[in-house]
Formats: sequence, C-alpha cells, structure tokens
Amino acid sequence: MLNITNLQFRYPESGFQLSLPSWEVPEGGQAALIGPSGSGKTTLLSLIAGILKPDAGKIELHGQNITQLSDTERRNFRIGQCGLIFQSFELIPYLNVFQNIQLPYYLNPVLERTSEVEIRAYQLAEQLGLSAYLQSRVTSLSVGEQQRLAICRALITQPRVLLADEPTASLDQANVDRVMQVLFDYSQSSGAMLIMSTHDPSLFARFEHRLDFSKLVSAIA
Ligand SMILES: Nc1ncnc2c1ncn2[C@@H]1O[C@H](COP(=O)(O)OP(=O)(O)OP(=O)(O)O)[C@@H](O)[C@H]1O
Repeated sequence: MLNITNLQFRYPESGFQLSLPSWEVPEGGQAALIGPSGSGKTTLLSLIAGILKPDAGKIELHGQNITQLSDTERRNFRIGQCGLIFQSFELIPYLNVFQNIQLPYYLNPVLERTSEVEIRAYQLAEQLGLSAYLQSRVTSLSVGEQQRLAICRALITQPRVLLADEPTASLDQANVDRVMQVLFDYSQSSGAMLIMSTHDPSLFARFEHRLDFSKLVSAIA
C-alpha cells in the first residue's frame, strides 16, 4: 500500500512547490496521474521512487516510511522494489537491445543475473514486439521502440511497484493498447502496484485510482 500524508516538496532552483495533503493506493492497485504540463506529476513519481526527498510529510510504501531512509537505503529500496519508466529512457547506446533490457542486472551488484533473467528478457521482448531487434543497437530504434524497451527494462526485475511517466507518450494506438495490456497484466498477475502519469483522459478514466493535478494547489513560490 502507498500512503502519502502532508507531503511538501519545493525545488529551490525554480521555486516550484508541490503539496499533497493525502493520497492512498492499495496493495496491487492501479493508479493514474493527470494534469497540465508542469503541474508536478513527474515530481511526485520521483518522490515515490525516493529519487527526490520531500521537505515535509510522509510517503509510506509497503509499511516503510521511505522519507526516513538514508540516501543509500532509498537507493537499495528503489533497486529492490521499483520499476521505473521515465520520459528520458536512459538507454545505453553501446549496448544492444537484449543487454539494455537486462541493464539493472549489469548496474546493480545486488541483483543476480541468472538464466531466468535471460528467459524473462526474451519473453518481455516478445510481449512488447521487440524480438526482431534483440541484437540491434538502441540508436537504430524508433522513439516508440525505445519506449517499449524502457518498459521491458522496468519489468525485468519483477518490481512490486511500477512507476511510469507517460509510458505511452510516443506510441501509436496499437502500441498504446499493447503497452497498457502488458502493464495491467503485469500488475494483476504479480500483485504489483502500478502508478502512471498520462495526458490522455480516456486512459486516465480506465484507472480505479486517480489523482488530478489540476485540482491540487501547486505553485511557484
Ligand atoms: N530539477 C528541477 N529543478 C527545478 N525545477 C524543476 C525541476 N524539475 C522540474 N521542475 C519544475 O517543476 C514543475 C513540475 O515539473 P514536473 O516535471 O513534475 O511536471 P509534469 O506535470 O510531470 O509535466 P509534464 O506533463 O510536462 O511532464 C515544473 O514547473 C518544472 O519546471
């Protein structure tokens, strides 16, 4: 379960301030964030992932108040529990698609790359229509293909929480449907929580748990 209370965060550089009095997503729940550009959706996802630290308030995930963890503890929590799909896909250009899918296992010594990981990488590539590109350099992929690769990479560690920032932004309708199917199926079959931002009201409406940033008091202060 995710439980946020009295959350306050401000970027000193820009003065943008996010305030969220309370928000809850149950264990295994699927939640969507919507709101105008610059309203704080990415910021909230980064706070939940423990990339940013709030100035005040509590973010409790699976019973643990992540705001009280040290930087190292937050990083280990993120590696162990979160799958992140952010707008900058952060793919490694000199590695091929197959290696990029398994990137968390190359980067984090705490994760062990077993033969099961490779099998999962093949399966995810198949589900997301990337099987033909496994040996390709990521620089030869279209933006939509890179986005689907970033989704494979987020799922490869079988995270308990999947945080996705506009994961369908660069995709045509057929691929939006394919990606949403994969994300919902993963969440439902594994019991993982899914939290994603979108600009698409029809996608937003498909979620049981919703947070509309146009109704939050966020401001430049
Ligand atoms: N690293 C940063 N330093 C200072 N200000 C930032 C930083 N990142 C974002 N901001 C500001 O915080 C506000 C919220 O940004 P954020 O990216 O969370 O919005 P968003 O709702 O995700 O937007 P979009 O829909 O365009 O992705 C914006 O005004 C942005 O300029």
